[in-house]
Amino acid sequence: MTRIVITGATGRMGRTLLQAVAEDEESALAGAVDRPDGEAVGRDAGELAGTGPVGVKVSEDLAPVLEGADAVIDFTLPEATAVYADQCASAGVPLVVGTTGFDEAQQARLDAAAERVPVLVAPNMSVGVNLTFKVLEMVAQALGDDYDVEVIEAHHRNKVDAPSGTALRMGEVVAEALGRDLAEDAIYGRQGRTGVRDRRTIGFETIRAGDIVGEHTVLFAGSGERVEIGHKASSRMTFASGALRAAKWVVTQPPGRYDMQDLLGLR
Ligand SMILES: NC(=O)C1=CN([C@@H]2O[C@H](COP(=O)(O)OP(=O)(O)OC[C@H]3O[C@@H](n4cnc5c(N)ncnc54)[C@H](OP(=O)(O)O)[C@@H]3O)[C@@H](O)[C@H]2O)C=CC1
Ligand SMILES: O=C(O)C1=N[C@H](C(=O)O)C[C@H](O)C1
Repeated sequence: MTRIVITGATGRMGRTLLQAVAEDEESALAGAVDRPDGEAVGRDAGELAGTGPVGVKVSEDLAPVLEGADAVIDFTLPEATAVYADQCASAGVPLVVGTTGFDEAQQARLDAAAERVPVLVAPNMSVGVNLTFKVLEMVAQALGDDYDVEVIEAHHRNKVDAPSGTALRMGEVVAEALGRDLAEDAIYGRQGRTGVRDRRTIGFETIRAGDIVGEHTVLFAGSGERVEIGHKASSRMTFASGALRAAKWVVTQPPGRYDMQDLLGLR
């Protein structure tokens, strides 16, 4: 039995994770954490998730609940994740991070935590997307520089970071396969008199609308043909199931930084 703490418990992913843990016979809820001024603090986490009472109250502080935990699953905001990572490292508790949008300093905090505990960080926990990363590597290598690359992603209106972490990772995979540097070659949206397309660029287009769970397409456009590699998520449960699987796996690993490619054997 893996005892799980969920941070961001009142969020879209937090609630889905509470349901996933309730349905899973191999894990148990050891804690649920929300922001200190959050309305859910003190409420039963199961009632919040609609699974019925589970006897675990939403806490405003991660540190006290770490004592009875095997792993923490975090889907919050980068600034919150960085603090939680410090706390997990101090308490010796493995961490799974689904949060996206980290800057360099926050990435460094995750790296520092990974020196002390196993930390799995993945912008997308679905098996399908992680398989897509592998396929993209093969396609980019085979098509080479003659095909223009564009990454198109669509998400719900409440998403706060763009492009999505998954889209950026897709761009990194393709850039690496083509021997390019995403920091130099990425173009985020286009407007006005842009001039003709620079062949080296990797374009990103973002759609934010309605309740779209998460859709990603990488377009390789050549002369007379197009290859499109895509993934559509229709339920957040695919991310939650992946994160729960990651938590059960990460507790078996030594300290270090991992992602879903490691878990799935896709390196
Ligand atoms: N890797 C993957 O597979 C996936 C990753 N994500 C990523 O997960 C993250 C969360 O997404 P989602 O669940 O939709 O977002 P939500 O906004 O629904 O949930 C975020 C949660 O974090 C809490 N939170 C915000 N700020 C803080 C803080 N400073 N301290 C503690 N808690 C805080 C929020 O509380 P409150 O509501 O009170 O502000 C809320 O409970 C995003 O970065 C998203 O991109 C999402 C889906 C899949
Ligand atoms: O915010 C979301 O919802 C999602 N975020 C992740 C990302 O930024 O890649 C993954 C997923 O597509 C849903």
